[in-house]
Amino acid sequence: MSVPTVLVHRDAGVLAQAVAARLITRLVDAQAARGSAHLVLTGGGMGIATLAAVAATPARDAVDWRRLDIWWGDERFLPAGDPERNETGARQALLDQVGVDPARVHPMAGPDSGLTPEESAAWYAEELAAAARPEDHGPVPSFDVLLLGVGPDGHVASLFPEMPALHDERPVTAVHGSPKPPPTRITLTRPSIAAAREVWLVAAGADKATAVHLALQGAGPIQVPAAGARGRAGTLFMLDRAAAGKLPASLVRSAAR
Ligand SMILES: O=C1O[C@H](COP(=O)(O)O)[C@@H](O)[C@H](O)[C@H]1O
Repeated sequence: MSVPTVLVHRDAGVLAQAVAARLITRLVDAQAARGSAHLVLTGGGMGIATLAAVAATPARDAVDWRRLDIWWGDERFLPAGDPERNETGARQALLDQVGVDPARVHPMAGPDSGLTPEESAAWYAEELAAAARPEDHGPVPSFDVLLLGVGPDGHVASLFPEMPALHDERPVTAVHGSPKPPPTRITLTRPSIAAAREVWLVAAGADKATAVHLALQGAGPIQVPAAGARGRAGTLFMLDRAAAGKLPASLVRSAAR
């Protein structure tokens, strides 16, 4: 498990551009090294702003979008096309504008699939297992980059503080009674997040400052799920100044101010 690096940018707009630039570079590197790449998307304000920033830069053409598998870290259990689905936001912000291979875009199934939330989670786990190679040594691919937003309560994906999903050992699970609407969701679990090469937590705004502080200053992963989200090779906290507002200066290693 990697020790987090903290990068702080001036505001949410600059942060989105910085994450987008880093993401493009990382995907190009992964495709050069392994032929293709696995990316896990997040929803939320910064998650979608980052994808819009990728779409807006000509550098996006450096990525071979057809050699990229796109997954989601979590999804609201709503029908396809619902504006509240993380998938809908991602398609509008980026995926509809670049030449992704539709067969390599892997949305989580909603109620219109006819599956229950539990069946949807099990089906997604099967999809992940089918994409995992022997060298991944586990039930999910070694995601090159797994993006996570951070909620004001410290949640990541749909892993909310103190909820049963945090103890689930399966790769994917259903969430009922989420404190943030909608109440029913599907989420990768802690072991699946930990299988990623790199985990990038992206947060902007003063309402995230306490959660970010706790996540980096020794809180437990059940109380503050962001505290437990760590990649195998690297963990980045990419923040704007407001979200970093409660961190000691010693923790912020480098920043584009
Ligand atoms: O509901 C969710 O919230 C988090 C954080 O969203 P934000 O708007 O507060 O940044 C997001 O990461 C997650 O994917 C989403 O389902």
